[in-house]
Amino acid sequence: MKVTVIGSGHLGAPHAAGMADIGHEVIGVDIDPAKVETLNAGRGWFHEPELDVLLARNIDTGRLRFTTDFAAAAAFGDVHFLAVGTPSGPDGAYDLTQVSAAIERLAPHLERPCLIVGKSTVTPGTAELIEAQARRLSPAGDGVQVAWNPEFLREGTAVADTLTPDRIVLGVATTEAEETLRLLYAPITSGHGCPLVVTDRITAEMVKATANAYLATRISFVNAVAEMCTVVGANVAELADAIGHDARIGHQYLHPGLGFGGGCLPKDLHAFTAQAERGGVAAAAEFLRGVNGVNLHMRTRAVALATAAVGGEVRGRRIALWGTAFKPGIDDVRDSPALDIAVRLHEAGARVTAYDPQGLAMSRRSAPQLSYATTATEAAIDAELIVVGTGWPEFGALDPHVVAERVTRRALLDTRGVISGRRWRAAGWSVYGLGYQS
Ligand SMILES: NC(=O)C1=CN([C@@H]2O[C@H](COP(=O)(O)OP(=O)(O)OC[C@H]3O[C@@H](n4cnc5c(N)ncnc54)[C@H](O)[C@@H]3O)[C@@H](O)[C@H]2O)C=CC1
Ligand SMILES: O=C(O)[C@H]1O[C@H](OP(=O)(O)OP(=O)(O)OC[C@H]2O[C@@H](n3ccc(=O)[nH]c3=O)[C@H](O)[C@@H]2O)[C@H](O)[C@@H](O)[C@@H]1O
Repeated sequence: MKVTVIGSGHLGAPHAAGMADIGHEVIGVDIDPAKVETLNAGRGWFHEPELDVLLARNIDTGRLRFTTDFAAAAAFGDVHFLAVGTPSGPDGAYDLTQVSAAIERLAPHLERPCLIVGKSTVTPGTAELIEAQARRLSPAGDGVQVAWNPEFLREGTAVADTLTPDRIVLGVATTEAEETLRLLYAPITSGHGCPLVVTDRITAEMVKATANAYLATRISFVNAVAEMCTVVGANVAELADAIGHDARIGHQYLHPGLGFGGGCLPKDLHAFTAQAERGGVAAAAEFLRGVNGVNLHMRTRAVALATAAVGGEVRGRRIALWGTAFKPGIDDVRDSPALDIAVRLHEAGARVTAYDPQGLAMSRRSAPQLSYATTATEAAIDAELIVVGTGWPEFGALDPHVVAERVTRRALLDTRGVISGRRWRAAGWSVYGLGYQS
């Protein structure tokens, strides 16, 4: 099939490359010529494991290219995926400007019947709205249909999640749209037998919001319990392992720590909360606000613990931050809990030097007020406290004796549970955490 993917970011680039990899002819579209140039050279403009290989392989076969030319994309594709950004608006609801701008650029060039397939995460009802917008702007009129096919990929495993997803959800208004999408995804559904759930468009839009809100809820739940564990002297990591063996509960998304960040979980939770509020569903809104409240509380607790660890006053104290990305394996620092606590400590007067194995360039852009180092041990020079903010495994592998030679005080706050407390304490360190003892 001939497919376009509008928006070539963390979702769009892996999706475009993935669609080419399963045999479709694909044009990826973006408004940013620099991103398009990088992608056409077979490289992602952000760090995503395995993406460059997938891009290069499919560009080489001629099945994949990227462009800024919407007219060329419209003339080429029978299916147009929408993968543009949907950031938080001022009241927490999605700002859908990029979605409607993409339709404005694409639709006037759609001269024959085609299917637009939304993948971005949106307010329920968006599919219907943009179908009306596209039909109004397109010479093909009612020949343009819109379906919703939410995406569940995670950064860091975007390629595997695209090629071997847990499920594919199709929100469709016609059997024609359903058949087109079944055919398009056949190499994946028949290849590794992943379930395909077909529903109406508004349910598909809700499925995505609900999935992220549930993941956020699990994380906040375990973090709330972590604080209770601190009070009674229990070990939350062992507790989470024990409850996770119950098949009804499972182990995933029960890793305690600094809480969730990133470009999606926080903003999707805000949007879901705003939607509950707008719809007058007070109990749902209150519940979701609680999930967010616990998440932000973890950051406040981490700042308080760091402050206590340096004697109650951070002004003028030198603190090393290990990890700035919102999770390990990526360079994305959007709403990163680690970077957030570093900025708060800096604003309170601390001299913070941060290091991240991948996220330095993005961090420098996002938080230029901090100092940065190119290795973990360099960041630790003269530090009175090291704060582990992102759970990169390499931090767990560092030798506490070697790090001890760099610092002025052996104190470490591990907000992600990647350091062996026993090993570091044996090397003379004071080790603090958010509820787990190792
Ligand atoms: N990042 C992720 O892991 C996932 C993201 N999503 C959803 O996917 C959507 C996109 O998110 P990301 O890829 O993370 O954002 P992103 O910011 O990485 O990518 C968005 C891309 O769209 C481009 N763009 C902006 N306006 C455009 C327009 N009018 N026409 C064409 N391109 C345009 C931007 O230049 C950028 O490259 C959001 O709704 C997000 O919630 C869903 C699942 C996973
Ligand atoms: O809508 C999206 O964009 C995506 O959002 C998340 O994916 P992602 O943001 O890549 O990251 P996750 O791996 O889910 O982690 C999110 C945050 O939760 C934190 N987390 C995760 C799991 C856990 O047990 N504990 C925990 O604190 C991570 O450190 C990170 O800050 C969802 O997992 C994807 O299914 C979804 O497609």
